[in-house]
Amino acid sequence: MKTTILTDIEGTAGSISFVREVLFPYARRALPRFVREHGKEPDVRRWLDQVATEHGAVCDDAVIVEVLQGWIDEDRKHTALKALQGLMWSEGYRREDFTAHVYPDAVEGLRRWHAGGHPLAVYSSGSVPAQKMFFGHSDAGDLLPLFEAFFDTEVGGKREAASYARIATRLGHEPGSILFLSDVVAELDAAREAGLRTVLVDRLEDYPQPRTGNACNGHLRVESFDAITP
Ligand SMILES: CSCCC(=O)C(=O)COP(=O)(O)O
Ligand SMILES: [Mg+2]
Repeated sequence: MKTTILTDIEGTAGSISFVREVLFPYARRALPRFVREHGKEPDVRRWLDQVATEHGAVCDDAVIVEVLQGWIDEDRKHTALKALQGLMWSEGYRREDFTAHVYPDAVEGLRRWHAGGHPLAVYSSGSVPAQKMFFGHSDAGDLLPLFEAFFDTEVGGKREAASYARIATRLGHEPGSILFLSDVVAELDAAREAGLRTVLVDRLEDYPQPRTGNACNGHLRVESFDAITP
């Protein structure tokens, strides 16, 4: 059985600066208009209502927009925010306002592993539709056909071991046959607790201070996908 590669997106396959300097500001700007134009559609309303309920049952959309913009500024990994961001980004990708940054070594690695018969999957805080738009509209073109499964925080939080156990079950693969790649040690800790193999992707462009010794908490550390052997 070939090792399955499960990859994170931000800081691992693509740069943190693209997410924080392009995607987040785009969604922040688009929010007021998006909620005005689409706020009554059931697929949008359910998320706005969830935010409203969690924020003391606010019923004014303008307040919900402010709450969501605050969450974007704090980089909250909230499932409702991520779902709404994904809907707004899909407009941006379709209108060709931007393409998604994927590191060249990640593009090469993903293509190489796919060609070698390794199943590929994604686990990101970004919603599954946002993940598909990201890889479908990357700087390197459409990378979507490389992947066989996508997981977001609807499967559970990225710092909880149970999420990785669920992913292994849904993939139908033993935890020990899955290699999880991430830039966040707490995520790797949770994956290791569930029995997955782990690699800390420590990109100098994203993390100018290399994480060494205890900071890696025993996870294999690499600076690019070139150094990963599944
Ligand atoms: C799907 S691209 C946008 C990623 C995103 O919104 C995010 O919060 C990144 O989190 P990750 O788990 O990929 O580090
Ligand atoms: Mg990440």
